[in-house]
Amino acid sequence: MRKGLQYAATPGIADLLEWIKMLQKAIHNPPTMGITDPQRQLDVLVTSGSQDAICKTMEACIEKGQNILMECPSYPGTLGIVKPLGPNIIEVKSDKDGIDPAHLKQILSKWNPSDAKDKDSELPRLLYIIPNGGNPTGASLTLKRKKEIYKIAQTYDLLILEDDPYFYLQFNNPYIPSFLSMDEDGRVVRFDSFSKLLSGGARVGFVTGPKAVLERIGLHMQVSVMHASGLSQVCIHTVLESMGLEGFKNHALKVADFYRRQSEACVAAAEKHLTGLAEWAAPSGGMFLWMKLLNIEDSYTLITEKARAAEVLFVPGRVFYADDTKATPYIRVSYSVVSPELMDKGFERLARLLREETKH
Ligand SMILES: Cc1ncc(COP(=O)(O)O)c(CNc2cc3ccccc3n(O)c2=O)c1O
Repeated sequence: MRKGLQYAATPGIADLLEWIKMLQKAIHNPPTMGITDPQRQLDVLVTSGSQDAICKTMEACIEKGQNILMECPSYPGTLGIVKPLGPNIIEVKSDKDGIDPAHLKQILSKWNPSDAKDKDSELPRLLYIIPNGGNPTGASLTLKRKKEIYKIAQTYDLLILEDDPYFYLQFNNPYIPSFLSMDEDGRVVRFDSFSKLLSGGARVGFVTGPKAVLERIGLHMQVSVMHASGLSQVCIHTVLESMGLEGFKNHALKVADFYRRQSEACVAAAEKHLTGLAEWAAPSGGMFLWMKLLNIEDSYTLITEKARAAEVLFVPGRVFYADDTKATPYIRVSYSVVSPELMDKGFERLARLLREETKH
């Protein structure tokens, strides 16, 4: 408590930082841990949730008018950070296997790889990806695609922002290796979170990446939050210390198993009530199902007015795109805290609304 109640160093409380570095080594074994070049050497910062790490990274790296590459559809919490900074967001298509390397290559073919050396070039510098259990898609990027994307990032000298709060919520084992685990160049900035495994309210996340980038984020923190909550850090560290690495890994597997069972119940309820009225791909991780409503042009009013009045909540698909005025028939379903019985009720209500809407 003495440590937790006193001001702490910006990067985080030493005990927790040490535990996190041990975890990153054990799980990802990043090549950058061995790099001696101070600019590229791996560093870690504890942040107020990974949300704050993403926010400070975008503030440090994005200039108005600059082209940036973002997985699409994407997490509204990141779109909400990025859009006010005024970049030109280039949306990279994704499917049930994550972001599409072919589309990424096609977008970048507009430039020459040599443009990466020209600081005035409009070549995008950042690629933002949610590799596992995507929000909103529930999709996980295959290893084959990850390797292809890392090579493209090397060719065009991109910084990969690996936003991965659902890494431990992958339903399949072994885990698909992270971009950090293949980062021989020091071009991956990885955002992790304790929200999905231990506590969202503690607001403890961490960013792992090359010193050159993390130093800037650290300076932002010094003049904004100074450091993540000392009390939260001490609580999280105490739990991690009591679990130990093996205990943490077993706990993560149990949490993933819970969400896998939730996703299976969600898909079963969808099949029962929405077959013929909607389409979806079973999630491979995380806590979301991305659903396309059939014979519907735009889900927005149906979801924000009629479904809400029928007391069933979804998120309309519009908010997951850079242009949130564009019509889309998609909705995001969250199954994390809903019982199978309530999933059944919720989809039954949605099915009734869809039949009324499409006169089925
Ligand atoms: C891809 C991706 N990256 C970063 C974060 C932030 O996590 P942090 O470590 O806790 O800061 C998230 C959290 N996502 C959400 C959180 C949430 C909290 C209350 C209510 C609703 C929420 N919905 O809907 C969300 O999607 C995320 O999905």
